[in-house]
Amino acid sequence: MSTRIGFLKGHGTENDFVIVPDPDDTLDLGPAAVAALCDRRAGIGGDGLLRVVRSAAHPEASGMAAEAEWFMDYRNADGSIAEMCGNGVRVFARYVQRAGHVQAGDLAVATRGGVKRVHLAKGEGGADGDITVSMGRAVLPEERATVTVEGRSWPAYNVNMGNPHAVAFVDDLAHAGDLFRPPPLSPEGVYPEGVNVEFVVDRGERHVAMRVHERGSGETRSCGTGACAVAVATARRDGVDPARTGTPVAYTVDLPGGRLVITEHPDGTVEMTGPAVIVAEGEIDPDWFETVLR
Ligand SMILES: N[C@@H](CCC[C@H](N)C(=O)O)C(=O)O
Repeated sequence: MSTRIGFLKGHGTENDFVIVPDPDDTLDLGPAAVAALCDRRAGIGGDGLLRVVRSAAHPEASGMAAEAEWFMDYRNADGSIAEMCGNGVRVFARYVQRAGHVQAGDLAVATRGGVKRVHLAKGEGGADGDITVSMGRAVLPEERATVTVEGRSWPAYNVNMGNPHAVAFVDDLAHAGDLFRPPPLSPEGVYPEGVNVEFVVDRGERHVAMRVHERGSGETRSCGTGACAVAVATARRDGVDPARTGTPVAYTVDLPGGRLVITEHPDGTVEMTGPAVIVAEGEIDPDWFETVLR
């Protein structure tokens, strides 16, 4: 008899995810199955997949179980694994709240990038209320890469938010091209694990807009870790460092799918605030699923 597998669909600033609750870690979702579920024509469709597993049940997360009951097993649309997903963790928290595992208040989520603290504000627990996540510290190695699109090149800040980002300041977001394809970066081999690439323009004081090409997913309408990387790179470009001034600095980051507010604190931690919405719930057809597992 085929097993029934439930799923939900959700998004954060239109970065969309297939959510698969699997509390006891019973599903073996390989790259092909993830890619089939994320396929926008032949599957459910999403920029990525969030499997919801009890930390204690998952070998990669059991060490975090004392701090965080739930583990976000995040995959990109092509089935590859990434360390962290900022929009994903808000959508994950929204699901955990909706499933009744947590009320408004604080929630710790285990991820491959460590435990993330999420705040679900009281009174904002509705379908699209904002959720704040403490994303940890950004790491900015000195080395700069060069990103090239259609014969033009820009220097890029190298920012690690748990996952790697190359942030380039441009005059016009159209420089990314009609379709933001994976842009070549030099020197060769600069990001051996691949990279997410952000193009950024200024919109006003502490206000920027960006487009992103995501490793493993292509151009998406938003990227939470990307927005954090962009805010920190913009602050450094502007000569602003909360660690030196002792004052938090907040940037508004506009993305094609919505707006995120990113605050960097004097201790170096980066906080992201934005919406998270669950839009549908259903069941995967077991016969179809058998075919993608084959
Ligand atoms: N969309 C995500 C980032 C997902 C992971 C990324 N594609 C990678 O491979 O590092 C976000 O909101 O942060």
